[in-house]
Amino acid sequence: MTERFALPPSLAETRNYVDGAFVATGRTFDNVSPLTGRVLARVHEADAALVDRAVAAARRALDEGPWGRSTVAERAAALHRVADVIERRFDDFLAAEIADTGRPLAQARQLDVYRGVANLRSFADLGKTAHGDFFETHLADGSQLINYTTRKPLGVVASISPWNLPILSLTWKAAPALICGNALVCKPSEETPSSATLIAEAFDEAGVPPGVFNVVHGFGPGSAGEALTTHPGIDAVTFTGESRTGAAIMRAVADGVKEVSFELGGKNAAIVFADCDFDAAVEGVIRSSFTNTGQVCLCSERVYVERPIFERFVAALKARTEALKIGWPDEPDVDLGSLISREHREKVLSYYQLAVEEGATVVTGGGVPHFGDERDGGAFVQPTLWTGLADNARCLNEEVFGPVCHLAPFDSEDEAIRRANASDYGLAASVWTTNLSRAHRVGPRLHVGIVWVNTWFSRDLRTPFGGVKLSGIGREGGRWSLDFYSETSNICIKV
Ligand SMILES: NC(=O)C1=CN([C@@H]2O[C@H](COP(=O)(O)OP(=O)(O)OC[C@H]3O[C@@H](n4cnc5c(N)ncnc54)[C@H](O)[C@@H]3O)[C@@H](O)[C@H]2O)C=CC1
Ligand SMILES: O=C(O)/C=C/C=C(\O)C(=O)O
Repeated sequence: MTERFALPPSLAETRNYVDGAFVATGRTFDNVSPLTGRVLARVHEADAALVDRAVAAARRALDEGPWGRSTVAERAAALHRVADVIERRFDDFLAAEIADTGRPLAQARQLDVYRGVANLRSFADLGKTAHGDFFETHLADGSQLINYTTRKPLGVVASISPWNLPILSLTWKAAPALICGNALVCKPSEETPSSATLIAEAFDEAGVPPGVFNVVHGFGPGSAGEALTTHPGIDAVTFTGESRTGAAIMRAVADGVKEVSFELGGKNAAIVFADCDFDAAVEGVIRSSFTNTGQVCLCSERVYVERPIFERFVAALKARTEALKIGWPDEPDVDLGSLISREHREKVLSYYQLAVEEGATVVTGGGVPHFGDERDGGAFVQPTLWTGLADNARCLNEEVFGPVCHLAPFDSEDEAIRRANASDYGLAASVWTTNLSRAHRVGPRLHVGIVWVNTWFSRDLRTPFGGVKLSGIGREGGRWSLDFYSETSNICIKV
């Protein structure tokens, strides 16, 4: 049977990209469609020796190749050429992303392919505006010190990215790293190897010198991920994924005292005040809970609603949730695709079960849809709403990473803030209110890296992005990315 969402032909054997060449290793794992469970491609896993070759190639690209001597204008032009190739091959990227992730076409287009292009172009342009600082110091003897700062690349950067937004995540790291003059070894998620390989094809076609951008495929522990993060030749790690994995990577780089930038999990709160624009808040919470089938680190899994509108809000959210269309990515008006894999669905369903055991009322959902066709071999799950859990329930404290949220009433601004902050995570929060003073009061008191008021996941790529507590270390975005991906030196001259 022909796969309805097939990969571009070059990916049937999905290879690594090392030192400007596509490398098969013979040791393969299957890329399985989350829509049907069928095998889409064979992916060539990189062993430690190939990771070593990739790191060595990256180092040579800096020390001996033209990249190490390139100007920021040359690097910006290279990133724009890569973006041109992605735009020209837009449909291949879209097909790869949908095949790997099972997400609706409109979301794959917007969240991943357009955003990938935007990441490349934005950082290409932003890099040209990077500047140093200048300090004049007057000494008692009448002489003077002139201090100025310069930026240098960190060196060889390891990028480890997850499966939920593969093109977004990889380019979000690659573009600023490269504009700052680094070379990269990228390890995409084993669940989503295709778009990273297409990005390598774009770098190849754009004529970026060998070794500057490398892709190695494989898993985490005992595979390419561990080989890369423990490699003594890397200078820094940028990682997006689970908090526990971040901790493992920290341990791996501790002896070498390498720089890390981590964007980790979330258990994000939405706070809906009675003075909100009701319809906008309902739509906002639908988006923030169910976009990408709930597989965005920013999704709201805890929704606190002010008591006077609680019952009405739950009813409205239930009606909207039940109207969401689950289906094939290219069906008109489809809202939810599959989860990433059957394995991840097991995890999500275990929380659906646990919630019941913990005393939740299942307002809607809680199970698996049945289609009566090959999608029943896929990883689909129903969008789900819970109420009635105690604040200390595991389902309210652990990241599910699926299409689910819990709604709880609150009585005061202080209570909402306290309960929103009572989490080991601190990535993002959204606040729904038409009271401007309240928005200003509440936003700064939320212990998270990102607060959205009357919106969610609205992104200006110049702004800082990252989390506190278990949600991460450091900020990326705009000048924060330029700061992370470069080493600042101070030059002090006595005159
Ligand atoms: N907050 C976020 O942005 C994301 C959170 N998650 C959460 O993580 C859970 C598991 O998803 P995974 O993709 O398996 O996340 P993960 O954190 O295990 O994997 C992310 C990346 O890290 C790599 N990796 C794993 N262990 C490693 C190690 N010891 N050393 C080096 N690299 C390693 C993986 O191969 C992958 O490329 C999800 O169920 C979800 O809860 C997943 C993706 C994104
Ligand atoms: O907009 C961004 O830069 C990031 C969005 C989301 C993730 O990184 C994630 O869900 O992993």
